[in-house]
Amino acid sequence: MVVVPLRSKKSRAAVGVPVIDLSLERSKLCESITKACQEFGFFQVENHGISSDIISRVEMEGLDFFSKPACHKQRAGPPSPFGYGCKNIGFNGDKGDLEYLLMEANPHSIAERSKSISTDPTKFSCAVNDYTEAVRKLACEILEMVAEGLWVPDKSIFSDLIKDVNSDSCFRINHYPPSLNDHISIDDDNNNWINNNIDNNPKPGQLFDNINNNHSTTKTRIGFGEHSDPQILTILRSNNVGGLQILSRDGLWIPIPPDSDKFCVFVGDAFQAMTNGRFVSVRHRAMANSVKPRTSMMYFAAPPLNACITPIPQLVSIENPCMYRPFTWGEFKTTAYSLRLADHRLDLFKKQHIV
Ligand SMILES: C=C1C[C@]23C[C@@]1(O)CC[C@H]2[C@@]12CC[C@H](O)[C@@](C)(C(=O)O1)[C@H]2[C@@H]3C(=O)O
Ligand SMILES: O=C(O)CCC(=O)C(=O)O
Ligand SMILES: [Fe+2]
Repeated sequence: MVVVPLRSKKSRAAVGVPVIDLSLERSKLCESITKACQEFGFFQVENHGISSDIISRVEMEGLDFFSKPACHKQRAGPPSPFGYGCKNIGFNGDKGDLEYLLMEANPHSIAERSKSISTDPTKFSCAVNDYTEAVRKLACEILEMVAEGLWVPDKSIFSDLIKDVNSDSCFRINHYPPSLNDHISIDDDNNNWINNNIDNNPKPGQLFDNINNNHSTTKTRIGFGEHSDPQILTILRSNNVGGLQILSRDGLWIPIPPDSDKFCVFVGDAFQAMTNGRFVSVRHRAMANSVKPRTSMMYFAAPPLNACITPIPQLVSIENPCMYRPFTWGEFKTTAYSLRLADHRLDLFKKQHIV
């Protein structure tokens, strides 16, 4: 495992975000992946084995779609939650400086959805299917190594959930248009300008220096606001344009160096519940302050709607009592979609939570 040192002005401490080389020996991988999930809820992987052809085909399809006139793109929207969306995120008033395509990650729905997205639906759906299938396999390998790293006897306890034909996994392509400092690119409503100079907690309408987490006159625009992903695991790949940041346990935003050859892996809320809080879903956001367009593709690995999410017995003990009540993925998803992006949804499922 290579640790990328990043210096934060506030703490003056080097923060190491793990980069894990998947070509290393398996027992080492199990250990370092599990450690990264515990300490950061996040890591990057290199030498992942997914071919550049599979990646570039879907990337080109995304770029081709986003380059089309708005009236063409709107034929694939509004998101329900699936389809084409622009600036509106979810159903509860969240906004971001981006446009996106969100779809269910199964071949049948991808084929149907492709008809409203592309003039060559077969080419589009083949590209998306090949990519989601490759990334699903990668997610399964990671989940199996995590089970091994946690010394859980059933190595496929997590991966079986996303291998299931009824898995509710989804796929998203985000496109952040370039936005120059001191220039608000779309909808001059100031909704997404932020400032972290007081408490490192972004608030609409304030300014923020996103590199140093401190007072500055540099304007930065939020592309996709702070949140954790509700699913088990997210696999993200971006172009070489920066913007992604993760929130460290000591409350600092850490910029993740963009690298189109690596994947970023995020622990989601459902994984936090299944590991009884041993792993914590990582809060993250994407800034849209680059002069270059940023594109990212996320595979959100989720269980079937009727799957029961409950801490695995191996991680529950007298010292670590069960933190969450059992819930189905469907129940959690309904709750997630009734809330705002930045809400801490999993807290509602804590055992001591009083409604
Ligand atoms: C505001 C929202 C957008 C979101 C659904 C939600 O109500 C809260 C969770 C959001 C999120 C974050 C991760 C993924 O991008 C996403 C697809 C998901 O499953 O949960 C989005 C949802 C969305 O954009 O529809
Ligand atoms: O686009 C990105 O870099 C992050 C987007 C994200 O976190 C999401 O879509 O859930
Ligand atoms: Fe996310």
